[in-house]
Amino acid sequence: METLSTTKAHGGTQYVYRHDSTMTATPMTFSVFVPEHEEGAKLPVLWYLSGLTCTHANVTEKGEYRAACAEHGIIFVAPDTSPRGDGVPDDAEGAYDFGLGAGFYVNATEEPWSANYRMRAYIEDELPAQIATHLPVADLTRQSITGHSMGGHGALTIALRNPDRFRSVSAFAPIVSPMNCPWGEKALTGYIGADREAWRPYDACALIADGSRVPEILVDQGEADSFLETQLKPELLREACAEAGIDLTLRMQPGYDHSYYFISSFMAEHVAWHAERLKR
Ligand SMILES: N[C@@H](CCC(=O)N[C@@H](CS)C(=O)NCC(=O)O)C(=O)O
Repeated sequence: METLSTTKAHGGTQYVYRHDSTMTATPMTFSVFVPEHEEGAKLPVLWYLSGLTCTHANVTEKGEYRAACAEHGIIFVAPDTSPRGDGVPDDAEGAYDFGLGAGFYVNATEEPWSANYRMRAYIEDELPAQIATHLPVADLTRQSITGHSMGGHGALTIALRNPDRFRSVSAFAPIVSPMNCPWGEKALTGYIGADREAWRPYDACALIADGSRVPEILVDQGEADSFLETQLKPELLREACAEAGIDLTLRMQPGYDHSYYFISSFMAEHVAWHAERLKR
């Protein structure tokens, strides 16, 4: 693992690392904030999955998580959203919602995507193993996960598929049902193929309908988000959780849009919410 930068912040250290991923067959860059801690201490880990067009850098620069993570003693890990680099295929028209910056946290099965677009395996298996090896300060017995938009979809589906691994899951303006919105239908058709049954492990509402369970979910959603009605549809998650008896706290936030101004406004509350559950 190569250290690209080390920067002191809020008493701790903001790192950016790069490593060669076997899952994506590309170099992958990610950021990690490690709060100030005593030598030999082990700190819990909060994963943050980003949305369309993002790299690790968007939340690292605009997410405003460091003060809260320093206060609560939580490591914050922000991976990239897709493989990148020479030979990695992209959307034919270079669209922002498929290909580079739009991995959708799936293991693609369709050509030509299946060679590199394996973000599910990367996030679920490879990156945690890398962190366990190279960052002994990370206590991987205490993990929580959150994310924004496409990354909110990633956080919800990864938590629902791995309920024993995560103490808690939250999301900012998540795509709650990719099977029922244009972004998701384009991505799942492209990466997984036309058989909609094969999409179900990549849809939080379908996972819940099929029996996956987490005890509770926290979601913040801006009411002035331009993607609210067409792509995000939080009411579908509300219905799925009500049906399943999952304790969903869905906070509709008047006036907020889809941007990092919205995310950063509620970031400290999400970190505190996860901290409470990580310390139980
Ligand atoms: N670029 C797209 C929108 C993409 C978008 O809003 N991406 C969100 C995640 S879904 C984001 O975080 N963008 C990067 C940023 O705001 O820093 C558009 O023009 O409609």
